[in-house]
Amino acid sequence: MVHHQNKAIREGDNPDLTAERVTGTFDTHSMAAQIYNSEAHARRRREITEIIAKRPELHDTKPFPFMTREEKILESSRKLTLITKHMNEIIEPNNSNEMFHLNNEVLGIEGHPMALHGIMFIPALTAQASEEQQKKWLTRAINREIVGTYAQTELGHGTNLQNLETTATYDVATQEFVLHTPTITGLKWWPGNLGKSSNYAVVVALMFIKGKNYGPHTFMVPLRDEKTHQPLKGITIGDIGPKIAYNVTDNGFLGFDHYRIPRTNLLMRHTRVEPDGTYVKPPHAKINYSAMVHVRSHMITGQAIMLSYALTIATRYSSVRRQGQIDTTQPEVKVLEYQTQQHRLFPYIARAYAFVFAGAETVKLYERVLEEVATGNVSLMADLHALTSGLKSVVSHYTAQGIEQARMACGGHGYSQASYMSEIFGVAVGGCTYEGENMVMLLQLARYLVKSASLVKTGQSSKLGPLVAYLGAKSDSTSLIDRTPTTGFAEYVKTFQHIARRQTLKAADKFFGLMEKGEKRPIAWNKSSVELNRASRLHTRLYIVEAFVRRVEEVADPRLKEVLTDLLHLHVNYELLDMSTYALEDGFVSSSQLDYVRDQLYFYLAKIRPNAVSLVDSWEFSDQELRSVLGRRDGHVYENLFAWAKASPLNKTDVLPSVDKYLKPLMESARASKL
Ligand SMILES: CCCCC/C=C/C(=O)SCCNC(=O)CCNC(=O)[C@H](O)C(C)(C)COP(=O)(O)OP(=O)(O)OC[C@H]1O[C@@H](n2cnc3c(N)ncnc32)[C@H](O)[C@@H]1OP(=O)(O)O
Ligand SMILES: Cc1cc2nc3c(=O)[nH]c(=O)nc-3n(C[C@H](O)[C@H](O)[C@H](O)COP(=O)(O)OP(=O)(O)OC[C@H]3O[C@@H](n4cnc5c(N)ncnc54)[C@H](O)[C@@H]3O)c2cc1C
Repeated sequence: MVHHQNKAIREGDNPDLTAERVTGTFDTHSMAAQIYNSEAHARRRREITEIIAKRPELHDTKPFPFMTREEKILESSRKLTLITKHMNEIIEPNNSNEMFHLNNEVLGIEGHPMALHGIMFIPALTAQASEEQQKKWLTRAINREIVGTYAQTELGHGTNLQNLETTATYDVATQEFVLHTPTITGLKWWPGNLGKSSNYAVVVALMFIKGKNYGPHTFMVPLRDEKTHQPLKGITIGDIGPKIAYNVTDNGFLGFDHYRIPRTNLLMRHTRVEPDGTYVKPPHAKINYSAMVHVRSHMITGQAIMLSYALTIATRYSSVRRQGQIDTTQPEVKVLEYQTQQHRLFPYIARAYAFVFAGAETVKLYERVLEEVATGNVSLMADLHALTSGLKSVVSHYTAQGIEQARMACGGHGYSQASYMSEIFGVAVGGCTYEGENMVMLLQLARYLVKSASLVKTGQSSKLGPLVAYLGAKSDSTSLIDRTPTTGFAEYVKTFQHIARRQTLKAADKFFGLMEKGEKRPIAWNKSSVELNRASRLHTRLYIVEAFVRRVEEVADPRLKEVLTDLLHLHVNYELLDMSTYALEDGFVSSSQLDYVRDQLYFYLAKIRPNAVSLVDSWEFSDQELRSVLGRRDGHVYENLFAWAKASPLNKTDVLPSVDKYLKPLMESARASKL
């Protein structure tokens, strides 16, 4: 028996796909260990997939696109109940990575009735509730005795938290907070699973004590009766209706009518209100934004996974789809042979790897900050906020673009829901908006960059943190790409640093210059904001490249190192071409150097070609997780597309009631009027 490097090979698969796998030069299990950041976790993912494969009750009863929203919610609740009951047989207790994989396999990406419970409710209680409060609520939440969400955004305000309208006014006499929604625009709007599923929420409201506004604070709020699930008195609640995607999650609305909760329902790990109304300040003004930072830190990996879903589908399909000839004397080629197809897909494969490596670093930093904050050290909060603000914006933006490219790379069949591309796109693109609209979050990073630029300008570069130390370094006069005998990644990194530094200092100059000319700070900020956001993007893209370089340097297995080095070459050349305006405008890179970069790009497209399928197989998504006829592991696309179409609800009968009711009479009357 031949042992192939690609572990996805099975007998009976589409031979065109098998041929791709045979050319793979590295072990896909070992690559999975890189992607999932540990050999143990990659193995556990496979074991969980196998357990699920053997339990038909955990499989979809029919393809998601054939279900109504109500059916999907029912089906998802059925499976959620089963995985809750059998969780300890499938995953290690309280292992969030394993839970994430279990959810993706069994429940899928369209959400489920407890999505926000795990993503935000439990993290908010973990980070913001006092020990005593955790004893009361966290254990019950973890045991799923109660279901909760995170209710912050309102109909009128999502970004600007200082202007939320929901108030929590302290009543010293009863030692209660009175929650109130004064207007329609003050209704909570968007929180996931608020609509129909949750009976509790961590609610963000402006806290008033003795007439003074203390700004947004978080409160644990019961919403529905624990036994009957009926809304409690004083609560108006419901679902906000269907969205572009993510429709198994019941995003909801919520209004309070002078609704009272005990004083002790203010989450009091870092902030306190004493019975007499005395306010005890937290160690950092934004400490209660931790649930958002939690999601921003973890969504980088989540977005990389969704991008890789789409790329797995498109790359596998491009290996079985034959259309047209390159040499007219030869048979039709796999569409993956076209350079345009490779150029559409491979740079995004490289980006997906870059994102997952950057995501792993971000989670590490998040966990460190969480531990430090628990001991009262808040010194890294600003760095984490800046990093995650930039990464969530850049990664979600390119993820959405990449998924759309992957869909188009599948031609007509990419437009069918059998590809599952539209759902993957719809869910992923939500990441550009939720957890802080991308432009707004780039501007948060820009604040950090402008402060750093100001240190550089005032000769205090030694005070720069490690993420921005390059801003204080001196640049070469021109890029050394193609100017040294062995151009390596260092020349590219220096070029990206030069571009990001120049744009940051330029944008900061513009901002400071406007103020010097007499503009008020917020006006100067607004007038500089496009340039500032450009700086934020370039800074973040530099960080992503550096994270990729760091990872490749760590890899010991020579076969993995070689292919990851190829991907990194592709990445740096593609990125540099994509931002070439910045490189050219001050002559740091010349047009002849860009020609070199282009040649390198085409070289690496061709070099990666034999490994393309193995690179996407390495993410080890099962068919159940991908939910795509085009992306099937076995490559048997056409017969299954036909079977899928035949299963369409419209094909249950030959003649639809709409035909009987309207089309037949219409045609009959048209025929009659002709007589
Ligand atoms: C799988 C699908 C799941 C989907 C789940 C989705 C859930 C959600 O979407 S939940 C709702 C998420 N909502 C948001 O993300 C709202 C976005 N807005 C904000 O985060 C904030 O309003 C803001 C950061 C844009 C501004 O906050 P504000 O309090 O008004 O800030 P100030 O202007 O007073 O101060 C800015 C100052 O604060 C620093 N800062 C802000 N956030 C943090 C933080 N988390 N950690 C540390 N520091 C923070 C910021 O850096 C500024 O510092 P300086 O420049 O030094 O002043
Ligand atoms: C799928 C999904 C799930 C969600 N889940 C939750 C949840 O569970 N809980 C929850 O509380 N919320 C949730 N939200 C809400 C989400 O967090 C907000 O929609 C998001 O933070 C954006 O706020 P907004 O809708 O007010 O956008 P707006 O701020 O109204 O944005 C509109 C436009 O204005 C621009 N803009 C706004 N302010 C500025 C500024 N200061 N400078 C420059 N430009 C600006 C934006 O860039 C954007 O182009 C969810 C949203 C989605 C789509």
